[in-house]
Amino acid sequence: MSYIIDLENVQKNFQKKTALKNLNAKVAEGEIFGFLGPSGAGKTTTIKLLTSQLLPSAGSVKVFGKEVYSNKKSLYQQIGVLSDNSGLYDRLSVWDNLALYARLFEIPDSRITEILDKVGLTESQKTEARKLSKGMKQRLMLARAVLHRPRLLFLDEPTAALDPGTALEIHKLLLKLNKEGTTIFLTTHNMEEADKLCHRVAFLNDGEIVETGNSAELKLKYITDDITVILKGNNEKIHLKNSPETGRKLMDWMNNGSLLSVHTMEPSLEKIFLMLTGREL
Ligand SMILES: Nc1ncnc2c1ncn2[C@@H]1O[C@H](COP(=O)(O)OP(=O)(O)OP(=O)(O)O)[C@@H](O)[C@H]1O
Repeated sequence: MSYIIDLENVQKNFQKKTALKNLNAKVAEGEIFGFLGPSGAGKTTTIKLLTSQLLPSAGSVKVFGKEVYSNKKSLYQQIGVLSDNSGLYDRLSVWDNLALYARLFEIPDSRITEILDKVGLTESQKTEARKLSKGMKQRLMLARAVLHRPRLLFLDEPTAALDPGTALEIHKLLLKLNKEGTTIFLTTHNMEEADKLCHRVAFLNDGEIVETGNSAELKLKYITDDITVILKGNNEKIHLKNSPETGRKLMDWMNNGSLLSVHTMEPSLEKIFLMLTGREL
């Protein structure tokens, strides 16, 4: 199988600091891949390596099957990047912010019209970027990142500073782009976001990947045999260990008709990260 992203034994040192220790990850075309980790784990550094903004200290960083550094030109034509430093021109209108970029890639105006419609900014096309709300700015940056129809989109914390409603709008746009064939690599420390959007996730801790997989599969892998019980007339959840004593209690509740529901304890991605690293996200 050929991979659109292939990181092999990647290490990145900044003077004395080792930001990435021995990173191995592969992303297939069409996936939404989430790179999850707390602040300082090395998420942004990884995106910078993958987009040729940094050189690795050791290892191989391949995108579209080629080392990124030897293929910058063709790389930039096929990737889009959205990060918090992708500054907009504040005094330019929404349209002109995109037009400036469109000239670089020789993209026709019809594509600007199309993308404005897609991100819901058609009516604001004459508005100066500085007058946009945070969510609108993010949608404009996303429009700019995908204007040239990249095969692969990198998003560094795409919804970090947004309220839940606005984050939802961005999620919908990302799912739409992915349905149309765009592979997405995103970093986040929002586990709900990862759960909802990503086909697979990798947990990054202190410059190392500690686990990779599909979110549902990971939850099954780390499921405990504890259970949660809810009794009739009482909405409180009772957590119980799997034991003969619990079995007896369940039988009693069933016999006297007070048992409403029994649930297995599927851990959240946050919990799994905590189990693996002892750290919270
Ligand atoms: N240019 C640099 N010079 C020195 N150290 C750096 C540099 N860039 C990153 N680092 C260090 O490398 C480590 C990883 O940083 P990185 O920005 O990749 O983390 P992150 O997971 O993206 O964190 P956040 O979620 O806070 O953005 C951190 O300890 C950071 O201080």
